[in-house]
Amino acid sequence: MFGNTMYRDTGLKIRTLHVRDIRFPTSLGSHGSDAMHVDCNYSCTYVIIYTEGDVEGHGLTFTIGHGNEIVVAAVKSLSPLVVGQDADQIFNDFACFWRKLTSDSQLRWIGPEKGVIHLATAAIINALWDLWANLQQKPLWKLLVDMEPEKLVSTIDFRYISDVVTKEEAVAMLKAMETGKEEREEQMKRVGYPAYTTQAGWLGYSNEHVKTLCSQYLANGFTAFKVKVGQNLEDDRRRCTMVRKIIGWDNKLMVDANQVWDIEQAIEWMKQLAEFKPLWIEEPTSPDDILGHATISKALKPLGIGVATGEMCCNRVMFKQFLQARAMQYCQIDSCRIGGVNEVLSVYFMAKKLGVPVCPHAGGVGLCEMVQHLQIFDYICLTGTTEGRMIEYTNQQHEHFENPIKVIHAHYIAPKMPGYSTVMKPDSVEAYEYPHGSKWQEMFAKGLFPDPTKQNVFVCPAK
Ligand SMILES: C[C@H](O)[C@@H](O)CC(=O)C(=O)O
Ligand SMILES: [Mg+2]
Repeated sequence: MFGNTMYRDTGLKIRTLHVRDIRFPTSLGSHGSDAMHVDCNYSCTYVIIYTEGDVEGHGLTFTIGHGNEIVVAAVKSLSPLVVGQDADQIFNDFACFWRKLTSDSQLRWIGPEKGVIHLATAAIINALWDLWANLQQKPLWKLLVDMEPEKLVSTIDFRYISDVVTKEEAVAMLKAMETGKEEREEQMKRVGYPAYTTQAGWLGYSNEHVKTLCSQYLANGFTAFKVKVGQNLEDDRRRCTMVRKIIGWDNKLMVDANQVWDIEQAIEWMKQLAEFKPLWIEEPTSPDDILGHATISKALKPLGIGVATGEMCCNRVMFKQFLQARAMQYCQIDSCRIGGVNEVLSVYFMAKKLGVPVCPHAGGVGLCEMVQHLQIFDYICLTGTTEGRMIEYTNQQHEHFENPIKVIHAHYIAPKMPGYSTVMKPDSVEAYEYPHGSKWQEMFAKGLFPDPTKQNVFVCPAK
């Protein structure tokens, strides 16, 4: 019992953890392409936690192809810390468990709290949140919304961030927003949370395709469009002209360079794109360069262009400094890049404290499915506004999920089904498991991709 909320004492042990290497051949259609990542195969490391009961937890982390096998291996290395644990003990002191998982005295050396090991942490932690939401028979956003503030905050490890936000401040933020929660929840169920689309702007798409998609998304009610830039200035100018012609000047345009520039180059390039009135430039330079982003932010402010970043920001400490240094005007949390829901929540609290709107990154393979829960929680419990905020939308792999997103008139409608919307369809898992799945076998046979089992490279063994 916590406050007036019952937390079922499940007594459930985690029996086993399975991990699968799932990949989709998105490079064949240039989906997801940008100036830095020209041939991505949207993928995920997919974790299923089995308990001694019949309730499961499904979680994932996103990658873009090669290297997914390394994340799978990292999940396997972390799994002894999870298997055999009591689920209710984890949820009774989730911050403590989160710290155990990220602080193993040997494994942490290959992080700490960054890179492959942190992606693997995210997959496991996301599966645990799915399990918790399933046990409570609630969608994850509702699990968060219904928690007592103290309980919710108890899931966060405040180590390294208490100079910016403390547990007590986080609790106070939630309590201050209690009035109006019911109305806001109704709003999320009925109208939903505003979305913008990136699907019309992948760099590898032909001009004709971009035009067609812009018109389609416009007709479906989208008012904000993101396009990829950064490979060639003349092409960028041509593409922005073309997109502006279709979407007009009342709608929003954002541009994303995916880290290709140096600082001065970013500033100069963006001066050349300023006439297209982009709301933000996303990832102009290295995702680790906090002061570089601050310099770019300062230089572009007079042009009315903000800086957005976060999809490759590796942990809460980096987010803290980006926010402190006024280096991001839009905070793009990603549900899988940092250590799952617990750490993402800490970023929401810091962003609220420092007055920066969160606009989550959401590409393929379940990212949209997950971030909708987090942003809906933010609206209902933390900020109470959608002003200056949107969730990214891409039309990628939703058909492979049991409970895909529902986007109506460019708004994410609050999901109803229990869990974190992370369960993949068994047929999809079978077909797209790399490299042994039936779809991959077909593609190897057709010569669309080299078969890695016939080369001298590491692949995940057949299950
Ligand atoms: C490689 C990914 O598709 C990347 O381009 C996604 C991204 O930057 C975004 O959605 O934003
Ligand atoms: Mg991006």
